Amino acid sequence: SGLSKEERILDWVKQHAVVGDPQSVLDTIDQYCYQKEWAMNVGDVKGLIVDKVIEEVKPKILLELGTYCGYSAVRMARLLPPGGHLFSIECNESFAAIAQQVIEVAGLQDKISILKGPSQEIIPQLKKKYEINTVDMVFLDHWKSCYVPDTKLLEESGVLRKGSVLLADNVICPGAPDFLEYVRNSQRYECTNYPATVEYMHMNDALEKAVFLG
Ligand SMILES: O=C(NC/C=C/[C@H]1OC[C@H](O)[C@@H]1O)c1cc([N+](=O)[O-])cc(O)c1O
Ligand SMILES: [Mg+2]
Repeated sequence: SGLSKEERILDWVKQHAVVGDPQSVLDTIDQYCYQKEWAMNVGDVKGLIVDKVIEEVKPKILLELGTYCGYSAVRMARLLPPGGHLFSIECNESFAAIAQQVIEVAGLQDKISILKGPSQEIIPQLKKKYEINTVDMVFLDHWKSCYVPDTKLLEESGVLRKGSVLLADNVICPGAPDFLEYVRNSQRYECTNYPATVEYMHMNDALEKAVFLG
């Protein structure tokens, strides 16, 4: 009974963020998660690394696996060039509804499309149903056991091109050891590790960047 944690985060954003100001939405969520309740947003510390990678890669077409409350969608879409677009896949209906509202407070609804459904069903539809040719960058932040099967699906679906960048959250905590083994042992990826900490905590975590070589 009562509101979910994600609904409490959305209410906090509606009460404290500046409408149309993506940075204030990020700061508001981070403030809530530091002061009130922990939640699995990529957060401000790892978020700065995400920002840096986005600024290096300058992606026009971005794919995210795991929207959750929309924090990383807002974080990444705020840096997209005009004409850039983020497609974010989310299987949980209530999370998707909350994320849509967070994205609207940020004023980024024209730059972000939430694709509702399981990633293993949506990825094979990206080309035909969503008219995506190839993606410039993928942010993996959904169930950690799905990172490897979904990476293989992205390869098989032909949405990766030479130079497409995979950026994966949580490769240390909770951990994605099979993903690290897969991309690091593959001749088809050039990998870089970015040590960091778990959002809103002092435990170690890291992001892994894996550039697809075609
Ligand atoms: O399980 C985690 N993420 C799973 C994300 C799942 C999202 O994708 C689909 C699901 O509906 C949810 O929206 C996680 C867990 C921790 N953690 O410290 O436990 C930290 C993180 O950054 C995480 O992304
Ligand atoms: Mg994460």
